[in-house]
Amino acid sequence: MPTRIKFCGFTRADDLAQALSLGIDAVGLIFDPRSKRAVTADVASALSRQVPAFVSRVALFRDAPASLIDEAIAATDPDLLQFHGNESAEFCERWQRPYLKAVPMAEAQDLEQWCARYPHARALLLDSHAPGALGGTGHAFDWSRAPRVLSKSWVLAGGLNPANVASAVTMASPPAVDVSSGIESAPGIKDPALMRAFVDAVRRADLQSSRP
Ligand SMILES: O=C(O)c1ccccc1NCC(=O)[C@H](O)[C@H](O)COP(=O)(O)O
Repeated sequence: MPTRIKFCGFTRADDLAQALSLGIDAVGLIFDPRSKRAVTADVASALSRQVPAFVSRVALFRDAPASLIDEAIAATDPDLLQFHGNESAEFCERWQRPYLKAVPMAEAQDLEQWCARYPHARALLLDSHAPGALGGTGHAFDWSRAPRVLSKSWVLAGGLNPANVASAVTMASPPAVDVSSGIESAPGIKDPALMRAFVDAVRRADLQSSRP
């Protein structure tokens, strides 16, 4: 099965169009006002309308108030929510939508315990941030700590880029990868050449490890 690809942190329509032309599987829009990649509901609504059916639209929050989540859902009707903070399972489930729960891999984690804590999470997103910190760090964590077996699907994130993502795929065999900084020329400004190179590197790694 091919490695699924999520590009996160779009702020511009042309960047999103370039990304969609590459056949990625998911796009992330960030509603955390502390992020340099944050979008308003209006911008998110316009970007979201660009995304065709069968590409997942992910609305990303970090310890956001329920009102912001309500506003983002009304504006974009996302396919997935992504909770990147200390949100409880009860909070994540409040909107009765599929969601991803980020796990801060800057510290050692018992990933099966996370699966038990968030039983309805669609997947865990293993990211390199520290607990309570922002994502989108551009730094990787030790991929040897990725799970060989896990009772939920999972996404590998944190510091991926065209130069290292093939090694990450080969070493960790993630069901999916997620990237923000590694395909940018500046925060929120995606680079067409880096986006293409990232997708090409994942596809080559899949072919080499017979995951076409
Ligand atoms: O990307 C951000 O600015 C961000 C801010 C606050 C919370 C989460 C954020 N990003 C979450 C993501 O899903 C990123 O794609 C992930 O952290 C990987 O980022 P990067 O290391 O830059 O590839």
